[in-house]
Amino acid sequence: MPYRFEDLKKNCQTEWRAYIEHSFVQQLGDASLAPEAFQHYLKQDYLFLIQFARAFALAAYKSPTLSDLRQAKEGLQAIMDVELDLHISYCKEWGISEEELANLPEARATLAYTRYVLDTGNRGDLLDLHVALSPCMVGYGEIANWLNSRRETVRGKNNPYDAWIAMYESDEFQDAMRAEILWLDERLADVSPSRFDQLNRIFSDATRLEIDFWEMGLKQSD
Ligand SMILES: Cc1ncc(C[n+]2csc(CCO)c2C)c(N)n1
Repeated sequence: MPYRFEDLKKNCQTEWRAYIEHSFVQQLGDASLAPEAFQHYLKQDYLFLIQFARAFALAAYKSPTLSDLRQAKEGLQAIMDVELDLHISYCKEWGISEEELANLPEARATLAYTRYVLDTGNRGDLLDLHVALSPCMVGYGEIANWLNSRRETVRGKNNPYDAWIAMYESDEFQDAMRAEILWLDERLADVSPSRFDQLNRIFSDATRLEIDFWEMGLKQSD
């Protein structure tokens, strides 16, 4: 049986559910999340996105074909033109300037996750890098869909975090998520069991680092 992206998820189901259904996510959905926790998360995510933009640039460098190169460029563009813009405007609402954002120290969870992905991409090939990026690429789209499926989720002006959900449920992000799964399904179909084990380790590590990122937000840890 050829491997698929779904198999990566299946092999670390407990961690994957703990990431998608984390209490940070639940509280963000039902509008009970402390604004300080969201602000801490958002500031760290700004720093995270700068490092992830570098990871997409690394994906471009490691791309053997024009279509791979285009996919890396689209990831980089989505970070620069969509995600970071929302972060900057949310922060502006709370009186946090771009200058302050640029000078923030990175929390340990931010350092660990971003440098793990960059190191995995540097050491490995484009498939290693894509697998390391996939919990981020697929997870946030899945989180938006999971939130929309819950009765507890509050949408509209009664939820201060509505714009966050709206961004990840948008066609742009949902299309990027599907494109990533398709890309991975094509590559995973050809890998050996031992190669798949290596990739599974990367996927599980990156998923655990996503959980730590939510924990960092909730506890406002540095
Ligand atoms: C900790 C953390 N994990 C995932 C994302 C979501 N995300 C980051 S880059 C990217 C693809 C291109 O925009 C997506 C979906 C985030 N913002 N913060």
